[in-house]
Amino acid sequence: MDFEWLELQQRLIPLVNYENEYETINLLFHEPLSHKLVCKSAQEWLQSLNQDENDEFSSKAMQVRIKEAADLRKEGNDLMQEKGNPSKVLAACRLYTDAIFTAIGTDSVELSLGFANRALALQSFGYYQQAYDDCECALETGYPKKLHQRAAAFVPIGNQICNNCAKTNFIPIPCQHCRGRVVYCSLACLKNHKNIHVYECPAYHLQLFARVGIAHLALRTILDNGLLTILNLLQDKHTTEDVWTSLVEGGDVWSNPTATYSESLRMVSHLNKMTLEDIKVFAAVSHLIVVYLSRYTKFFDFLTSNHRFDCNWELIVTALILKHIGQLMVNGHVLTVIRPKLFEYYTLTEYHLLDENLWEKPWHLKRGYLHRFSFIDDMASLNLPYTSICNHSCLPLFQPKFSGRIISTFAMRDIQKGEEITNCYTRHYRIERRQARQEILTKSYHFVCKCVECIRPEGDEYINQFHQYRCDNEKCRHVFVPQPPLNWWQDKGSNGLEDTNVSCNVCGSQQAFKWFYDYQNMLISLDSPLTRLRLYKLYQNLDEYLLAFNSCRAFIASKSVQQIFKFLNDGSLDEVDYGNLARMIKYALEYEAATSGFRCISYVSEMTYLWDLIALGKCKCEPEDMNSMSESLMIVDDELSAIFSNYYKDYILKQ
Ligand SMILES: C[S@@+](CC[C@H](N)C(=O)[O-])C[C@H]1O[C@@H](n2cnc3c(N)ncnc32)[C@H](O)[C@@H]1O
Repeated sequence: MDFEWLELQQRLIPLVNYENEYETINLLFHEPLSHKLVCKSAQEWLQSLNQDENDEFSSKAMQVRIKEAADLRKEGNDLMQEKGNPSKVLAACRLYTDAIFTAIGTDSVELSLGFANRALALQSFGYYQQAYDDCECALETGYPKKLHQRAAAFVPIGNQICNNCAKTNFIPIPCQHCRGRVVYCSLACLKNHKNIHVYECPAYHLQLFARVGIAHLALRTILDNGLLTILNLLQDKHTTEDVWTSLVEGGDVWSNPTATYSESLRMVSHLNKMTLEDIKVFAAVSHLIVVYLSRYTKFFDFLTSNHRFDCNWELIVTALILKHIGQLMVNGHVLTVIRPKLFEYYTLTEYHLLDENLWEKPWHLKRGYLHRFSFIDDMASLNLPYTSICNHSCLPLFQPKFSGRIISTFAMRDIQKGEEITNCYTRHYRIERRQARQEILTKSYHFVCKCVECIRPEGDEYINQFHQYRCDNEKCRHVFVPQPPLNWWQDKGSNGLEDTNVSCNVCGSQQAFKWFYDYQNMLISLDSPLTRLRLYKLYQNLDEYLLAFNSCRAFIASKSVQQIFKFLNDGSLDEVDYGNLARMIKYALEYEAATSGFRCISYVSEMTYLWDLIALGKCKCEPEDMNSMSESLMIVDDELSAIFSNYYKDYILKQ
């Protein structure tokens, strides 16, 4: 307290004796002059405090504080590079905390970046709830929204996805009118989606969308925050042609920077490079959808009643569907998620949250059941006009994360100012050879890729190291890398009778790959401990044919684990099984890390097996490996991430 001010109060307050609190203050309030003076001096003193505080806070120029915050964050990021070391992670968290405090009040993006960076570090250390809160703070303090983009439109592939928000972990609320073919994760989603579904419900009833492919996404692009949101911008267009001109390149709606639908209208298309036959097919499908809309819904009534002039809306909408088909063929995205495979075929009513074999309590799995979340599935096609701005590179700069229809992007490394931010449209250079990549890019996307990996003279060197075989012709035994297809085993049936069609490129002899067929035959009788022992032996002896870090070996490891885990929770596996399983899982995981990277759902899928073994006390893991694994969760959707972190807290931390 300020002594001078207190002395002044002693003089001003007319107190001569003390009775109680009320009387003391009452005296002050009933002596108007003293009361006024006390108030005035109190106000002045508070003002001076405020002034001091502001002076101190703003003594450093705003720009200086922004820079200091950015430097602190950078220091934190440098420490995070050594994330294997938990104490470095915490030290990084402290630097991020300093950055956050330094950035308070600077009105810059630094504050939100401080929170966002700390969230990642906290998550990697295991402070999950705190990491979640930091993400919320980052969003509230202006974390660039464009880094979290909501798909402009999406259509489900299959039916276990909320039609409004694209969540995949939920208990369904079905639309009663289309026989449950459309489901929602909540009543709120059902209500939010009503404006779109009213035009689609009869089509679901007819199962029309199962027959029109990408045209459904084109229609959704029009229905979901699309044409109906820009009708006010079309009010002054007198003719059908005027309306069309404003929607295509150079038109006023097309170039409108604030209309969300304009982002979709501006996406590139290569319809002009397709054959006339193909274009005719797309035009016919577009027309079919418009016939449906006009016969089964009130869509065109709505358009006509909302436009003053005579416009042939059926023509406009048919042309728009055709336009979006062309665009989405080179701009569409796929939502791929991890989810449990319940049965061989999904039925309309099987939802994993209701599987009594999986759950201990809500969002907490039973011990030993995480591996059920190892199934990777394509759930939806999406229109993401903002992400679509990015060109392709076989060595992309970012990795997308989908949480329902919200996509966020994670930079794979520091990005230089002015550097082009690239995405990967196909498989990247670590998992597909240059020629195969180029074929897809030329055929489907109509360009020749000239990224660093495509122009490198020794282009396939990296991927080839994972495909080295020793020829099984006894007279040759040379090491060779097969011609494409590299993953020759993928289209092999389980009867093991077909030829592999892989030849040694030194002696030319076709490979018998007896070991592969032996392995395939064992898969069907893995319930027998003896067969499992034979399989482990075969796996150990693969060194004879598969060299270095080998892709086929990783495949065999992964597939075998998947099959043997069917017996994990019925008590039929023993310590020999666990030891061999752990070895195979670690191999498959390391392979994923070397090829796809550990921030990738195929890595997370392999990881579920290891976490189950750890949870069951059948295997141990080094802290740094545990850290990489926890960090990989940053690319799975928020609900799945919560399921994994609950599992971690329930069974792994306690080991
Ligand atoms: C999703 S769009 C990318 C954004 C597009 N370049 C634009 O201007 O909006 C895909 C199309 O962009 C072009 N494109 C993408 N990556 C490219 C690259 N690396 N080199 C040349 N053209 C590319 C191709 O025409 C491709 O079909």
